[in-house]
Amino acid sequence: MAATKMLASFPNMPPTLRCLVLRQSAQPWARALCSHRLLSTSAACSFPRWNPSTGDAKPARPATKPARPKTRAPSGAATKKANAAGLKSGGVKTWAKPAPQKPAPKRPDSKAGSKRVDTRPASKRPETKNPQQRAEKRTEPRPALKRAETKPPPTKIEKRTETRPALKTAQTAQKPAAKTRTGTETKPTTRQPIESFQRPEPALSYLPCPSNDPNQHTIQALPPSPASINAATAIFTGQPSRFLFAAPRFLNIPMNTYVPEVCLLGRSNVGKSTLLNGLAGAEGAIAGRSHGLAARRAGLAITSSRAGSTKTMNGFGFGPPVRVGPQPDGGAKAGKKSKFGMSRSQRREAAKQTEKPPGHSLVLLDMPGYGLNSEVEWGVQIAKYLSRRAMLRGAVVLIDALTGIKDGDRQALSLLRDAGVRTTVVLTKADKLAPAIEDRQKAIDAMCMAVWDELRAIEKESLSWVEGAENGWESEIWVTGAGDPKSGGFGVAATRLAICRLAGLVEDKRVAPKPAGTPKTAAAAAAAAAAAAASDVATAPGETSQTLDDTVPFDQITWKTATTPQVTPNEGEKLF
Ligand SMILES: Nc1nc2c(ncn2[C@@H]2O[C@H](COP(=O)(O)OP(=O)(O)OP(=O)(O)O)[C@@H](O)[C@H]2O)c(=O)[nH]1
Ligand SMILES: [Mg+2]
Repeated sequence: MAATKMLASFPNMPPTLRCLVLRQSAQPWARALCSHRLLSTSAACSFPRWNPSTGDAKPARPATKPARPKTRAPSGAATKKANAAGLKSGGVKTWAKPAPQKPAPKRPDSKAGSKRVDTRPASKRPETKNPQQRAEKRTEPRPALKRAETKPPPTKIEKRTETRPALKTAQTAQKPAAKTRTGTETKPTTRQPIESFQRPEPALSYLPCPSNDPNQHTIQALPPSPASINAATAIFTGQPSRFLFAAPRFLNIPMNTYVPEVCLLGRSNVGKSTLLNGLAGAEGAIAGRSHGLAARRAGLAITSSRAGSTKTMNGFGFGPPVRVGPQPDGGAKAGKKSKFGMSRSQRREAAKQTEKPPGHSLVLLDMPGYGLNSEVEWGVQIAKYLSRRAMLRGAVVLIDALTGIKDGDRQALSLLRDAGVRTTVVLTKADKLAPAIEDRQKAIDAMCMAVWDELRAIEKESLSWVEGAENGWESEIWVTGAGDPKSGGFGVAATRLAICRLAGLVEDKRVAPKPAGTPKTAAAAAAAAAAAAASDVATAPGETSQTLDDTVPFDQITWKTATTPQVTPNEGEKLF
């Protein structure tokens, strides 16, 4: 009680001393009070705490918690070993000594009020500033920003007038040659100027028969006259072409009893619609890339790089209006009356009488393609059209110059043979063949030979559908690149003549060529030999054969444009 009295008489006694007094009293309640946390965490924390169980003094806890030792505690086996060793050495249990521990780095305190203890030595600590110094520092003007020091931001006008750094291309041009992995040097790639590109020549529009022996062919391989080519061009481009109809079925095709019709057949994506556009006067890229209704309104077919884009039988009208004789009196009235109680043929006859006079002289049908993305029904409708259409005068079968004849093409040719439709073959996309003219000519020659062989194989099963016959196949094969974006299309003018010839609109006058010197190509040589055979005059190479004065041989025109550098290919095209 003396201790409590003493404590009461000294209320301002520091807690450490208070603890000492209580400890001396040896009272259990005082001991409990002495081991209270409040005392241990006070300023006199170095005071040894009392262990109530043993009565020994323990070293006080450090203010900061030591970090956990990173080394793991020894496993059971390891401790057993260590104990055994300890027993042997002196009978005292020893534990594996933990590695000297560094205090864990403290996280920065997020709370504003929390204090940090600076553990750095005094020499390394930054100078502490008194409040007066701090206030002085605050009033000092802040150093300007680095960016502002170096350069003021440019105004808008300055920005515009600033000279830009030289383009990268100029730098790369001076770069040394790059080295590949293998160590060989590669030249830096430089763009070729556009002028250096050689445009393909338009001389590939026509090829005569492969054989020079006239006995093997019923049609002589003579070039058509420019006059007939001009007449055909006038039909196609004299007035704008017109879109007439899109018929999904044969019966949807409008009645036609006046105007000759020719249809374009071929595999899907072979270039039927593009060729039609080329025939109508669209050149190259425009012919191959006409999309949407705008193209339709302009009288062009819709093309697409996706196979199967044309899904209906599309009719286009070309040429001036046909002069039609006066209709029988009361024809229109008779047609109206006849709708009831008449047979089909009578109704057709009545419709014929009411048919409007056509505003064109030729109808071209752009057909859906066979093969990729095609439908069976399209084939059924096309077969009906080929066998039943009264005004059908011929069919143009388009074959890709790169891939050649395929199974679908053979079937189409067989269909035409069975229907007895006059047929001519056109090679498309010839611009995609070898770029060098001579290589291209060789490839075309080889392709034509293959096509002729196929045609001859197909004609064997028919007596009427034979080479050169009125309802057979034509021996000329027309080579085109209607959608060639570089040259603006070639071979189209001669194809116009081929179609007009099928339709019976233009007479095809053939003239013997005038061989000036040695012929340059197989085509020219064949034409010259055929001409010589036709005129029945033996002409040695270099001699001039007899020709008509008012016409110019086809081969001379084409090869003249090909060899004269001043004449552009398009100008050459216009000559036809
Ligand atoms: N380079 C080149 N491309 C062509 C030529 N003809 C057509 N093409 C391209 O071939 C693609 C198909 O042309 P289309 O005329 O739509 O073919 P299509 O035969 O009508 O095809 P379908 O209507 O699907 O049966 C288009 O992207 C054309 O640009 C050509 O002579 N040369
Ligand atoms: Mg098409």
